[in-house]
Amino acid sequence: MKIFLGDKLVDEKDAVVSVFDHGLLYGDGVFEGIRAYNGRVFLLDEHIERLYDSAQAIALKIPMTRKQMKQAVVDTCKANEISDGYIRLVVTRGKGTLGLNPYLCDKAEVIIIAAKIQLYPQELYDNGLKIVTVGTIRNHPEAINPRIKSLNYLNNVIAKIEAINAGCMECLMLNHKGEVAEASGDNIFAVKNGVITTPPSTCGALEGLTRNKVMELAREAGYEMREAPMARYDLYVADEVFLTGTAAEIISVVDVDKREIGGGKPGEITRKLAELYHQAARSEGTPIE
Ligand SMILES: Cc1ncc(COP(=O)(O)O)c(CNc2cccc(C(=O)O)c2)c1O
Repeated sequence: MKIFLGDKLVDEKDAVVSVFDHGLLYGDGVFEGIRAYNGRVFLLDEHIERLYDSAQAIALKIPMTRKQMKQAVVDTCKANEISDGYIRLVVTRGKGTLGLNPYLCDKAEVIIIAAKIQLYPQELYDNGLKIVTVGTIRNHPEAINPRIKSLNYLNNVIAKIEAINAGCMECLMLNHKGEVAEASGDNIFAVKNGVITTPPSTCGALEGLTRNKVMELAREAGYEMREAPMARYDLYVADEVFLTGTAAEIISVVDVDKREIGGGKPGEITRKLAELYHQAARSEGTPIE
């Protein structure tokens, strides 16, 4: 496997970073999870824009232009003959001292891994997920804003641990006001009487690119698509609930805190949106050439 490291492609065995890298020592850095479908990188411009916004938000200077970064993603896919795959793009603060001071780090470290996709079991899409509300709330926006896709994922990891300990694969995280935020690694939507609602990212969620694409597809298909703060009640009484994310794509939720949703099976609007999403994913995107 070839890894893009620093400013060039290297063999996997040579892809090493310093133990003094602040991405490792402090989770100081940003990242993107991107997918390639049918020889095209999907939503590449949007992912790169969010990467640079996240970097800007933590005062991290990426030593490459957006254009160079996009090309590096495409080149890494090409070097690994990826047509359908998952790309992890990481930018750390770089090698520094054992102290916290980011200004003592030499230069941001860029890492791009393009790998075969590890799909979720088909059974989960066919039957839907059960999720549970966890006690760990989503980071307060004035602490680490959840809109920053940073390497600081302990908030999400702890939530995931609580979900698994409760016998669920995913969880519902609330924000500091007790409103619905998102899952540990996906955005959440509810459908009620044909109206589709998702929390605004200001409610403690990452502004997901799959979320945004699904909103666009829903509106184009003529559905009423709203962004509004939600309570757990709105999920409990929904006709359909689903999650969205680059890795998961669109996956039904059929049980929230032991409240059965939609008769315990994936909903019709969820299925329709998943179909529209897959059509878009396989026909749009930046060619890997
Ligand atoms: C907290 C959070 N919220 C929503 C999403 C969905 O965003 P996109 O639609 O842009 O992908 C994410 C991203 N989802 C994500 C990121 C990293 C790992 C995993 C995993 O499931 O292993 C999932 C995420 O990490």
